[in-house]
Amino acid sequence: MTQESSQFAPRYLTGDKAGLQEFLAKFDVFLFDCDGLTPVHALSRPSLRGGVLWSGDHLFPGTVETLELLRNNGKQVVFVTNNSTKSRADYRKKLEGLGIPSTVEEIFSSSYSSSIYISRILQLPENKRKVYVIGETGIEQELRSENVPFIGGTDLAYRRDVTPADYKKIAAGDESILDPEVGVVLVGLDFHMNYLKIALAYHYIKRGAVFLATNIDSTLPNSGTLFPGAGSMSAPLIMMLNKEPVALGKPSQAMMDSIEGKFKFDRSRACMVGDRANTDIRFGLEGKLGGTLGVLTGVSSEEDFVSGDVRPHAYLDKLSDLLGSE
Ligand SMILES: O=C(O)[C@H](O)[C@H](O)COP(=O)(O)O
Ligand SMILES: [Mg+2]
Repeated sequence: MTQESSQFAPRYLTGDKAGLQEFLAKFDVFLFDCDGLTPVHALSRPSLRGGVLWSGDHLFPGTVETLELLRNNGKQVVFVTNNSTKSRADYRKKLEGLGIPSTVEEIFSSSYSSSIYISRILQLPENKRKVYVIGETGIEQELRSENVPFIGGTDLAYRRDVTPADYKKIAAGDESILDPEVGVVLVGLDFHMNYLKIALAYHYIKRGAVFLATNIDSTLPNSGTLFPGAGSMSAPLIMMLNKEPVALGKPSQAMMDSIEGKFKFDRSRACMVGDRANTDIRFGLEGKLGGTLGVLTGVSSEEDFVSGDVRPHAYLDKLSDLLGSE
């Protein structure tokens, strides 16, 4: 049991009007996880079939009204997502499409956090500034916005089988397949993962490239169940290299520091809301936020929140239960 968990017996706030009012009054800023799902443990309990904000393209009932309630009460809302497949601009469009007003400034994605880390924190030698990307367009867009050169990503040239010639070229360090300017390997969620991409990433890291991951969520929620997450893209490399990447999404405090840098908020008056204990709730606890709020409509179950290693200060059946404070 961690030190954090032993401090909290999470308070169950669904249906507790006075408890909800008291909880909400403690905070000026709410950091929201975005993706959610209808999890297996909720299938037998229709009351739990909600989510943090959405699942796939399905907006959970009451999300818009709940965010409105917070904003109308003067609360700052920030969307913090580990999903690297989208950029902040993509997320704003998605939020708009779902009827949730937002600005790009209110959105923090692991693709953005990784780009900031590479461009502003990592000190790379002049001739090693290129990033080899395993991932989707969200990472590419955010790297571009920070003027970071990259290869890989959505480039179709990497979506193919390994050939006998590739093995020889990689073994020989041939510059036609291993770009000598690559100084960073950044691994995010990639819907076109393959053997070639893993082999190249391995060899770049063996040749000295910094090993980064946008985030290390083992699974990705969708359609009421779980699929391989970004952490499952890094897993083969971790296995091959016996080395962990530096991860820049939740619970990384590099992400918290850049959010705080932008909003200059008082951490004791901020609350992280999420469905996943080992990313969202840990992010808030390790960031020393005044509060963490778990919702039972995502990856973590009630048992995880109540008796797991990482426990929120309070939890709800679903996000829209906050409306019960009125
Ligand atoms: O595998 C992933 O990348 C994550 O499961 C996913 O994208 C998490 O997104 P979040 O719940 O932080 O919005
Ligand atoms: Mg989530």
